[in-house]
Amino acid sequence: MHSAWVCCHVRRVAAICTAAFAAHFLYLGGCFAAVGRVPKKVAAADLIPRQAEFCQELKHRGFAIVQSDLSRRKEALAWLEGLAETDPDLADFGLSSDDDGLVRYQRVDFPRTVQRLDVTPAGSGALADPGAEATLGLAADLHALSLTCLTAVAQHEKLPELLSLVADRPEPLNCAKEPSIMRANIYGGQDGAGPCWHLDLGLLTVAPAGSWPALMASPFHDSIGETAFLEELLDPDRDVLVFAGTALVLATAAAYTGLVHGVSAGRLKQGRARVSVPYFLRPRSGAVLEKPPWCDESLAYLYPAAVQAEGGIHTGQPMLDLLRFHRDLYGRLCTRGQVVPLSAFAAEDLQQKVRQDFYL
Ligand SMILES: O=C(O)CCC(=O)C(=O)O
Ligand SMILES: [Fe+2]
Repeated sequence: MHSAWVCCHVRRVAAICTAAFAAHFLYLGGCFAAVGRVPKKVAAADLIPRQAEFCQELKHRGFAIVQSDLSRRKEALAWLEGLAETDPDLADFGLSSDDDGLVRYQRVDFPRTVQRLDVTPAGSGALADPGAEATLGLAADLHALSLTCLTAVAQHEKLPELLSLVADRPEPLNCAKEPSIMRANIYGGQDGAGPCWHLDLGLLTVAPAGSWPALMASPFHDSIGETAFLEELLDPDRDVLVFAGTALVLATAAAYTGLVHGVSAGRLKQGRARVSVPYFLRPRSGAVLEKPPWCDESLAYLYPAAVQAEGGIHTGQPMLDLLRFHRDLYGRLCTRGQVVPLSAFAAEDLQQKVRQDFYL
């Protein structure tokens, strides 16, 4: 009887240990939180009823996976790949004929060569080219999905003001400093740069799998699980990655941490061009990020913050330049893949720096 009890007890302890090992423990903001080893996927249609699970993943894993209608992804990627092959300067991308603020082309050479086609679904009207149509349609789908994700966060965190930070319909590219966009990144082969670890500026990034997987989460995000190559966790035909950027970190006073991520230089060197199409949901022009109620007083000086403040708001009150904060300070601190706690800005030397240099 005694040995039966011992045996049963040992089995129970073993089961508890297995469960404990199966969960992955993270130290975040002074408390331990657990997420399962395997990321949970939430269907877009269930984002509101299952907001707690979605937010748990986003907060404690650093990213969430949402299952969605990605029927236009394949066609958009194929069209963009074709453009890159036939027209290395993407001179005629066929999305817009004049400067209507729907599309912007840039070639960046540092720290790595990448061509970018920024697309916003602000306009309407049919396009002659079905590939271009699919690309604009994908941008519209990702915009709608990003708003649902933000609604889930706003409801779950009881921060309805998060929704007033974004435009219902994306702003034209020529009307806002850092508008919400779908960015087609077109990488050629022979890449010499490292992963270029960074945080995104906005509230949320919603990223379908690129044409082939090279997007990595920083190794410092130790909740990542089996692979740092996040797109390998996705069903490319229907899953998207969702993660936070600097604006959401500030808007939630670090209840959410930004995901430090980069693109593998080793994989890009394999020679085939790669196309990715992340959607960046950013604060609209005029939006002001206010201090959330739970924000520590030592960080209160970072508020209010804006990328592009409207004249007349908060007159006489200093306002953090969110873009400069992101680009020159907060974003810089993650260049080696580190996750920077916002609490670092409570340090006296950083407070001084921010106060002196980073107010509008
Ligand atoms: O190419 C990718 O998969 C990600 C690109 C990225 O992180 C960005 O454009 O901010
Ligand atoms: Fe990024």
